[in-house]
Amino acid sequence: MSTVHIARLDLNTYVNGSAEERKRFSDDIGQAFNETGFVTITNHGLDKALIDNLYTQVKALFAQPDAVKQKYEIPGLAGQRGYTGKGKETAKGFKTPDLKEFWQIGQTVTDGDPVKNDYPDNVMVEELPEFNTVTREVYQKLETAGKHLLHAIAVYLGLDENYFEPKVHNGNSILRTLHYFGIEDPDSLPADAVRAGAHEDINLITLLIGASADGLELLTRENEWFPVKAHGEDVVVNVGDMLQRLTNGKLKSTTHRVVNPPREQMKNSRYSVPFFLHPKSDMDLTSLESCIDAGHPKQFSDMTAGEYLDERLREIGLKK
Ligand SMILES: O=C(O)CCC(=O)C(=O)O
Ligand SMILES: [Fe+2]
Repeated sequence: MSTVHIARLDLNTYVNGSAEERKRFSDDIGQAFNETGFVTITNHGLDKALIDNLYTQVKALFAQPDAVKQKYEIPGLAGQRGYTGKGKETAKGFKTPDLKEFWQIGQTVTDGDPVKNDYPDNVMVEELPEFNTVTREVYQKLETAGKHLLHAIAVYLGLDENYFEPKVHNGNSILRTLHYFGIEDPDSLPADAVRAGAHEDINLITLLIGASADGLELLTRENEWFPVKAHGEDVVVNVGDMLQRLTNGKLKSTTHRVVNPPREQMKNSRYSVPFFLHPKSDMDLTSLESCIDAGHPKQFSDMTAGEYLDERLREIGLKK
């Protein structure tokens, strides 16, 4: 089996570091995104108490009766806010839905930007006021960490450090709290049912707060599955399809999945919290000229982020 080295980077060396440390961080994240598409990050600005509180609230949300959760499954929102029930999302190219339910939180626009009218309001959980406040705080902290990472990536790409800034300000990012529910009788499942089928993320970058259990795997260039393990409170960061399109494949949106645990552990739940960092929908994803040459011909059609998101939400069954 091939092994993959997933770089572990200290975000503080970029945010507060010397010019030399900042340059090294940019080079390291760029190289990792060019090779594996994944890194893990320490000193990302979320402390253990906040992460523990987040998971307490996430567990409490999914422990609510189905009738309570279903109140928050709002038609017409394509799962982009509030609850999405079991059996609703199917990875692109699969027939059997993933073994999960989730809740999504979107952007809060506070500066009167007209983009506010493009976003549905967040859905508040009446039964769990602290769920609403902790997820909002985590959203903001992961958005800040993600913006620092995009600065470093812009520098690696030879762009102005602030290249992504206007595109992601009030962007369409989503915090997804996920519950892979326990299954008492694994024999009752379709043979190909998995927690999350192999997929690539749609957005620019994803920041994933360490899950409550193993299961995340990435597909290597040799076409083998390799487990992604995060230490303690590390955040796993990966490239999504929008950044891959913009960079004409220089930064890799690596296929990943969440496998089922061994049979005797199937009755145990798994929780995880990815933050999908999206730009505003008018961002042009046309590949950068600097990433196109004779050895790297243009691979993707020109699209805006909004057009691309719409296409992908239809492919995974969330938008009709
Ligand atoms: O649950 C995880 O560890 C990863 C989830 C994931 O890849 C996704 O929701 O896109
Ligand atoms: Fe993913």
